[in-house]
Amino acid sequence: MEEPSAAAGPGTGRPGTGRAGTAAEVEAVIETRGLTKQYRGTLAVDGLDLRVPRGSVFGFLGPNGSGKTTTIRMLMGLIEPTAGTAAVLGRPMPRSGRTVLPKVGALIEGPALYGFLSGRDNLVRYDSADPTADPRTRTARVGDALDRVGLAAAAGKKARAYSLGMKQRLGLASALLQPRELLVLDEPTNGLDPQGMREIRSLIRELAADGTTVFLSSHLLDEIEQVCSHVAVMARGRLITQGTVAELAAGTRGRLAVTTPDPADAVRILKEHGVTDLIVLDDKVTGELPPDPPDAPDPSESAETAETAEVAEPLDLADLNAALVAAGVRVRGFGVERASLEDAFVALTGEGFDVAG
Ligand SMILES: Nc1ncnc2c1ncn2[C@@H]1O[C@H](COP(=O)(O)OP(=O)(O)OP(=O)(O)O)[C@@H](O)[C@H]1O
Repeated sequence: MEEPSAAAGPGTGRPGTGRAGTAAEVEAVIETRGLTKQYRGTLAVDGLDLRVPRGSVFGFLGPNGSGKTTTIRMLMGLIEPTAGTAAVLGRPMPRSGRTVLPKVGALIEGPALYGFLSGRDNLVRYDSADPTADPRTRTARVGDALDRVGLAAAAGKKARAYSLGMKQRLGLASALLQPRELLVLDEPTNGLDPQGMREIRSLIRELAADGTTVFLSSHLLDEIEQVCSHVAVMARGRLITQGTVAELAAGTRGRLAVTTPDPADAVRILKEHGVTDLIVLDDKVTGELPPDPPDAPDPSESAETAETAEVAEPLDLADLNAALVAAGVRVRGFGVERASLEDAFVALTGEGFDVAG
């Protein structure tokens, strides 16, 4: 028989009300310093400094094996760090687990459910195990949680007959029996079909809209882009970067895209101006803009031409466009395509990413 999940404990906390801003002074609900976990032969988590602002939907992103689950287990006090510290809701973990965990709903490595019980009876069991939960209001509480995750109609079915998505939603319902300040979800859409994934994502958005901080791990970039306000990127146990999703994508240069009926000429001119990795697809030419030279002056303050800009100054897009036109290239479209989080990840880690999961 499966054991119920360890960290979805009884709750007394109130959900947070604020939304996260970008300002550093927003209170952190999770903060780690040099958090490290060494297994024999494996440095699973290496000196992690993580800061999760209250009110954020925080994506903890990294490929399989990058240390996400190990970090979450340390945050929830399930394992001891080898070195470093972790604070959750402002208190040190694992020392303050008894105070902190009732305010945290956690779903780690899939929900632990009794298959022979109905969905409703699974929740009744969870609720009964919570000494702070008033038995007189149990039915209403369980009903509300089932409603919340869209399982009211299927509440009488045995949990073993549930789809994976329904099981995941039931797990979330168990974490939602009490109001929570923080929800920690380890790969909440893992193994779900696209419909199940959509359901869980919209549920996460709803919870976040109510003011609960949500910390979720994922190896799916598009998932993070769709639901998260903030992201931390892990690779091989180390934190590569953290910040808002918008900041991270903005930090990566997008690709230049030129639409033209003269792609061959466009490629020649772009090459002459230092654009690399040129790809032609029908009437569209895309390429990597040359990196800005270090300590380059602001191009708007310079009167130099595009020819010299190649050597000493950032490439001015207006000059590049003018050069194309001057060379007789008919330009229908010209611009820099927005960089995605995937571009940012690849730029940061030098690695590809398993986008499809
Ligand atoms: N109990 C353990 N004993 C030894 N090594 C472990 C243990 N738990 C994790 N590891 C190793 O630590 C590294 C990080 O694993 P972890 O499960 O934290 O990564 P992850 O990013 O959560 O990946 P996944 O999504 O596959 O769980 C891996 O190399 C893993 O093999």
